[in-house]
Amino acid sequence: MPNINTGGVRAFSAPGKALLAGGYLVLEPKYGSYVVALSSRMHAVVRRVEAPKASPSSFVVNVRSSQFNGDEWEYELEASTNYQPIQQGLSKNPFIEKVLLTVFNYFQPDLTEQENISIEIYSDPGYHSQAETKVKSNGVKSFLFHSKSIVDVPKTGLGSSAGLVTVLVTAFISCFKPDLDVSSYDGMRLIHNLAQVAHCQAQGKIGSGFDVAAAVYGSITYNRFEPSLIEQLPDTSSSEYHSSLVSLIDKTDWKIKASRVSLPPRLRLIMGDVNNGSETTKLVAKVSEWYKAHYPVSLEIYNTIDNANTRFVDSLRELTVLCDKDTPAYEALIETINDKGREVHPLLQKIITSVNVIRENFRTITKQSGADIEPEVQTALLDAATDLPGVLTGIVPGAGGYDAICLITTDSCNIANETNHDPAFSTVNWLDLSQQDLGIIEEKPNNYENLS
Ligand SMILES: Nc1ncnc2c1ncn2[C@@H]1O[C@H](COP(=O)(O)OP(=O)(O)OP(=O)(O)O)[C@@H](O)[C@H]1O
Ligand SMILES: C[C@@](O)(CCOP(=O)(O)O)CC(=O)O
Repeated sequence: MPNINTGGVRAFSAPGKALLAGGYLVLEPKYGSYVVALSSRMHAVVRRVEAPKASPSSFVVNVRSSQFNGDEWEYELEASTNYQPIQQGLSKNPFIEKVLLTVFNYFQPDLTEQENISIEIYSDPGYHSQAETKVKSNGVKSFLFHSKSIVDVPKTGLGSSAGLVTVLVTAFISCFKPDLDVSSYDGMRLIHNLAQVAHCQAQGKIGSGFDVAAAVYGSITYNRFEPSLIEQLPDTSSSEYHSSLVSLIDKTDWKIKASRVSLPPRLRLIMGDVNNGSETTKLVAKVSEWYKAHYPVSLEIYNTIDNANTRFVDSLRELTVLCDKDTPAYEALIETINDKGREVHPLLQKIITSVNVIRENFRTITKQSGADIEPEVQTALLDAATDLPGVLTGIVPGAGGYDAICLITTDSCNIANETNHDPAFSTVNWLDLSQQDLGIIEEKPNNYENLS
């Protein structure tokens, strides 16, 4: 799609994510995962600022996130220091900093010829707790305005930093490569590779990158890149940094697998936010210790989970094929989910049993490792939820823990009504979200004007 450039202003958005299958295993390239892109999106509106510069060589980037009590970050950059962003003022944001460092080192722009850049970030409501917020809308888009800064607002775990890094990388690329087409293979590959580097640098660790991949490619089955690709980069202050980065971004086969998927028709993803009590890094460390201490039984457990993950993904695909081939039979099958008394179709049974195998094995790891992947409270919630009419199956997404549960339901299931008066669900806040196919997209800049 050509760019929707209005008077030099461009806008982009990238989705949040839920990892339905492949938690922990996805850290190894050989294991596949199933990531759903969500309708909660991170947005960036980017413009050149024509204000006169302090000196021809001074170059300023300003990023605002007005929704979070007017948060704002400003940086000065210079080519002579390998574009190390110099923070102006007190506010720190490692994600913005590493995006600047990565994209500017990749393009090596002549800053004396560049006008300053200003970016406004907007984030959809699903990413953060909605307490103490005020809605601002312009009839096209609505955003929640918080009374606190971004670092003080609890997050729901949908991957706000991956979404932020992805839209920011895209916004800066659009400044240096105005023909950027975010729906093209090359455009997405460039955004993906730069965003993975910046995200790993900001986090100070190399995760599987499924969140960045979903922000770029949308709902996908995903196998990760080898972490050594990023580990091998020289220090960012080194004179070889630019050439190594360009070689990694443009000339290296990352061997990731990202194939678009979509939930079968008439099925929906529901996310229930429970609280924000789990720390992924600690969980990952405990599971990795357990894996080493229990080898080779741990390998068998991983392979059992992997088989179940594959069966889960295959049966979702088979459901879509059935819907295309025999719509009346498919409609009847969906009704059996709404009417729990009726006989379960073998394809649905395959989904239910594969998820049960995944859950059972994660409960074993939970017991043996001390990492609360599916703790008892979550087991009780998932068991109660999957008994409800209209609910096909449910799982703890991502690293698990106490954060959230994910359900796959029919499109006629009203989960909020079903659970409204049930004390078993008193801790759950059902998020207003849906599965989305697309990752990064270009938006119309005027859709963000006049929010009030
Ligand atoms: N709207 C925003 N504006 C500016 N910075 C943001 C915004 N949203 C997220 N960030 C940055 O990302 C950080 C949160 O990233 P973090 O990786 O901890 O959470 P997450 O990506 O939402 O969750 P998870 O990784 O558990 O899915 C914030 O502290 C802030 O630096
Ligand atoms: C445990 C892990 O596989 C998934 C973490 O997912 P989340 O941040 O809980 O959505 C770690 C990773 O993939 O980087």
